Amino acid sequence: MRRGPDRRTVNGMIEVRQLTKRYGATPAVDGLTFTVRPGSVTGFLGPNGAGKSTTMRAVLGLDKPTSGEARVNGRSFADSTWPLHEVGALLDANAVHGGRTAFDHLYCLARSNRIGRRRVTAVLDQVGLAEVARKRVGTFSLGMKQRLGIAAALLGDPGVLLFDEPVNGLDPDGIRWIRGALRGLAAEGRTVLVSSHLMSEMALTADQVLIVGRGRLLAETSIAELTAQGESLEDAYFALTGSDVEYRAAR
Ligand SMILES: Nc1ncnc2c1ncn2[C@@H]1O[C@H](COP(=O)(O)OP(=O)(O)OP(=O)(O)O)[C@@H](O)[C@H]1O
Repeated sequence: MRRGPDRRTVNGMIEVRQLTKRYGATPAVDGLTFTVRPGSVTGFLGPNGAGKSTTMRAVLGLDKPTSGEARVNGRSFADSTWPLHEVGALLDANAVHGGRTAFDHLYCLARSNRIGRRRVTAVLDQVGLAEVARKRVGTFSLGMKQRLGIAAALLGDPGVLLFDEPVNGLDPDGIRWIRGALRGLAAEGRTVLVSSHLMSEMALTADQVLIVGRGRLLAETSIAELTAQGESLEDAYFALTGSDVEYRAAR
């Protein structure tokens, strides 16, 4: 296996500067600036349509910004020679080829970054899928697909990890497992950015939070600071996002 980037020469930071992404006239992301640092879990929160997924796609080089920039380890991730070794991402757990086995799905990804079979076996073991490694992904439950997506993100042992709503649709056991996995990755000194709509879960998982509304930054702070006045994370979230919700039912 060829080695990825030297950990000592990368800063592990996600830096978003004046990022704007428009689809037609409407900005999905509107002049967003923030920094995500290593060693903690950063929750990325905001109402539906606030621009979280668009921002993550821009960080991963999957969406070209209209203006501004997103950098990982000090440069555009689209220029990375070692994508899986630098950044691991889970954007959509269902975006897998159902006819492939779990092992083959991961091995296809691994080969593109010159990662060997032994590492594929190790990450399957790490996420608890060793016993179903030879089963077709099409037979997997959502929880198993989320675990597989996390295994894919971990393949290259990256220092930076992005997870877009990884606990959506999971049972309590799966939610607890993901919480432990994210906290463990941050404790190893990695940078972990995770979007979620579950405030109670984020209060347990994240150390830092970024809150966005209508593509703009509403808060960049720690959970401890946000809840220092005795408010819950959910109360603080509603106070910040109150006027930025795109759709609301009539009362
Ligand atoms: N490919 C696209 N074409 C047109 N509009 C888009 C596209 N992708 C996103 N948008 C729009 O950009 C805005 C931000 O969407 P985005 O998916 O980034 O928000 P989000 O915060 O991730 O939302 P959710 O919490 O619902 O997943 C929304 O108004 C959405 O409709």
